[in-house]
Amino acid sequence: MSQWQPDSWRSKPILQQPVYEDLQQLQDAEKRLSSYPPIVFAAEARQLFSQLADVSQGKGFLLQGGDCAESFDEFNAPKIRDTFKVLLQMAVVLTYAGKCPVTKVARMAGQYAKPRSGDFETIDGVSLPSYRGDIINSFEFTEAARKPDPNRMVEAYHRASSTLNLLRAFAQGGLADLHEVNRWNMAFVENNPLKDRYQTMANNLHDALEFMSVVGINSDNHAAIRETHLFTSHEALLLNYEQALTRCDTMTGDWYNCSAHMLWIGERTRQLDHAHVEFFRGINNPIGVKVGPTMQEDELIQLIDALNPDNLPGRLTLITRMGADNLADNLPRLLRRVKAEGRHVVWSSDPMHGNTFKASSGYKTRNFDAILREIQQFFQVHKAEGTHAGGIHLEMTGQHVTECTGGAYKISDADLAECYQTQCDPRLNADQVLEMAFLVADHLKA
Ligand SMILES: O=C[C@H](O)[C@H](O)COP(=O)(O)O
Ligand SMILES: C=C(OP(=O)(O)O)C(=O)O
Repeated sequence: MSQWQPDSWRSKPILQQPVYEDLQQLQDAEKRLSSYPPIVFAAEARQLFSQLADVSQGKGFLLQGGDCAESFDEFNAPKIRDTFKVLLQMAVVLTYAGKCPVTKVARMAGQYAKPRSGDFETIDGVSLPSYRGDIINSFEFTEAARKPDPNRMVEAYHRASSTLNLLRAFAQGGLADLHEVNRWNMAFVENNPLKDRYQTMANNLHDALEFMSVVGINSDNHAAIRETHLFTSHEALLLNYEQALTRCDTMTGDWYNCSAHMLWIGERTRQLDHAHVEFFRGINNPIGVKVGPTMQEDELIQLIDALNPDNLPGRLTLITRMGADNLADNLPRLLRRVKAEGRHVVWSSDPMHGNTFKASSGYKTRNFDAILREIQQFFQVHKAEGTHAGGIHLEMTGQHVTECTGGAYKISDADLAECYQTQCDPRLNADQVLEMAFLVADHLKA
């Protein structure tokens, strides 16, 4: 195998990339980014690596979630805060139910690039290049807006840095206090139409915290009650940006992609001999790869070996996104083979991407029950195969959007128009995602 360099991906075939008109502008933007400070610190990525090593051995659970695509326009503190809060609420429920540590990884602070099914979008007979995420072009349907602009990479860097800055402040500065999180959960249950279903667990959790307080374990004397760790992640699709933020760690001499703690390769760009696999094999972060229903067993083992040749636990998370109707036919054969070959991976379920459809109203949507069904099957199949259902990966938001149908509030096709804000795929809203956490908690408990 040829020697890896941060730019060795450039000699390989690559999919899902923009075509920039002005190459000088592109080079200038890359040069500027290469000179900027890293967004995350390599030692933090190692910390996540070690937590994921525990998850791969059945001693933890991975909760990964956030926007489908972060938006430059919707870049504000309440939005960041609300997603942060919901992630924490879910994590507390899952920790309590699973009686195991939950590693929290946000799809935030860099989730700006989107792979698309088609290169063009046509509206009323007008065809323009598809929207590929705010790091590349703009959502607005005009020729100028859809033109890829390399300066957007620099803009994305600044927004990712500010987002992470605020997330760190929330995590360490008091907002993540377990008593606060518990209060939000109690309020969620109190107001939910399916209150009776969730009340017992919420009460138990509340009692556990009260008990700890009484015996003297509280926010004043225990950092674990007062603070939390939240890692960041995104699909490392736009390799010009990712390369510019890839740095040699002075402590270890190893290469890390310092644009986020964890990066993943999407389902559309995971070809063995292509640029993304080449780039990912050389960075030392914990990484993920999406696995759809067409993945073959041999292909998966080859991919695992290319990305994790030393078989290090925690290095590789396989994020399955099969679709509720395909999972039972396809996940068991992959689990069996990976187990038989002794490869260490975290198995996580993305129940979103295999369950997307167009509603009669014309909106792209996903149904709560199908999402839940995929997660339930994920747990069942792992149980049957004796492997660890290690995590979930959700497209979600802390806002009260109407993008996915179903849930306790029974969002219907007709309701989608009310608050459909996503720039790409439909996300679970704050209520739906918390409900999902309570329901997943039942499986973790079992
Ligand atoms: O989030 C994933 C992909 O970017 C998305 O599903 C592609 O959507 P499209 O089929 O509308 O291009
Ligand atoms: C594009 C995504 O998923 P997939 O690669 O699984 O389609 C995503 O998670 O944003």
